[in-house]
Amino acid sequence: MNVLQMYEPHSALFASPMGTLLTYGSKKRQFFTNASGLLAQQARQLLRAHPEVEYMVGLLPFNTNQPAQLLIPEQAHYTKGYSYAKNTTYASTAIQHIQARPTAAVFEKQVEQALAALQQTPPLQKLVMARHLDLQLSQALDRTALLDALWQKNPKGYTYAIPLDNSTDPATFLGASPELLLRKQANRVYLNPLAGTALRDLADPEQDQRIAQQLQASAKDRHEHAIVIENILEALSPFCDHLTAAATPSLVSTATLWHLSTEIHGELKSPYADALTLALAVHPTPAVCGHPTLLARDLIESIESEHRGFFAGAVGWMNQAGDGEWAVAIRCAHYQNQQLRLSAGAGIVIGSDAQAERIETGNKLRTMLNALQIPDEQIQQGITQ
Ligand SMILES: C=C(O[C@@H]1C=C(C(=O)O)C=C[C@H]1O)C(=O)O
Repeated sequence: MNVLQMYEPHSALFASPMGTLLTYGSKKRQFFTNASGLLAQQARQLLRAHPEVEYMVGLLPFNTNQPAQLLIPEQAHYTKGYSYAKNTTYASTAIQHIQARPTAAVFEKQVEQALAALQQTPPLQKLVMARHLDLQLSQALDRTALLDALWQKNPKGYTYAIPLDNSTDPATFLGASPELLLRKQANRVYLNPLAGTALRDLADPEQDQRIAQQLQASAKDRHEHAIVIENILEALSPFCDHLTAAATPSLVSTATLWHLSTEIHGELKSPYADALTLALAVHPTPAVCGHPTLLARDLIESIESEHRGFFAGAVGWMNQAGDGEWAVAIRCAHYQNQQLRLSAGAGIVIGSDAQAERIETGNKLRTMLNALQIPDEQIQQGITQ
């Protein structure tokens, strides 16, 4: 099945190496916060009220005190296995205007503020700072072309598009995340957090390998990564009989970046918690927030000048059995009315350098900028603005 040929602007798409979910229409679209801790229960009720539909699609915001979107589609089709088939020859997206929010200079100041908070606030060990690029398009977004490019350039990742309303050119949250938040199937849960990043050198394979080895040997990146793994194991252990994580991180690559990665496997305690309950227990991980979580989230919201919305949230699905797959909502764009907001963050620990972190966010923004086929000068101008 060529999934993208069947995709339309009101479809939700969630493609992973395990399988692809494609939906049509919306029977019920609800926005609930998790402020009272009831979101997973509300999702289960919604599924139970629509037994004729097997899947619910979900989009969690970074801060789950803000509303998450739960969508019961009219129809849902799940195809097992990897299902990408090249669809369109995509043209570049004409951009009228690019605006960095905040600018590179202000972002570096915010990283300095984060570093000061890390020095002054003893329990605080890590803060992820984010920035955004606002793109004004000349016409409505060609979602199929963008998804085709994202999927083609990121074949090992999680390509997604979630419509946010029923209008003719619906607001849409879309992207290609390299990071699985969790997959839950029957009594098994699998997570694959990433943290620690280096820019690849695609022109020189030997240098590219050296960069990867340096990343694996970097004490700063190993520390940043270890915080994520410890935090996830702690959050998940009440739900599990067995929980194991590789002792040392391995390397994974995207089209442009190296990341440190750890695979975590768990066997759930009976009765098994559902996929959304588990996702909410670990989200936001210190890969996108910091540690300790709530202190980091408050500081992020006081230092960052923009709301993150669904960026650094989670995107995925849950079925009637409570199984599901959720990715960390990064390498993404929020589209609305010919405007695209691209977002990226970088983990700050004591020893981080503000300029290097700003450059890292620029490298992460390239996933979307490259897929949009924006000319390189315009990309440079946008990410250094
Ligand atoms: C926050 C982002 O990425 C996360 C942060 C990383 C890091 O700080 O090294 C690496 C991968 C992701 O977990 C992003 O892409 O915006």
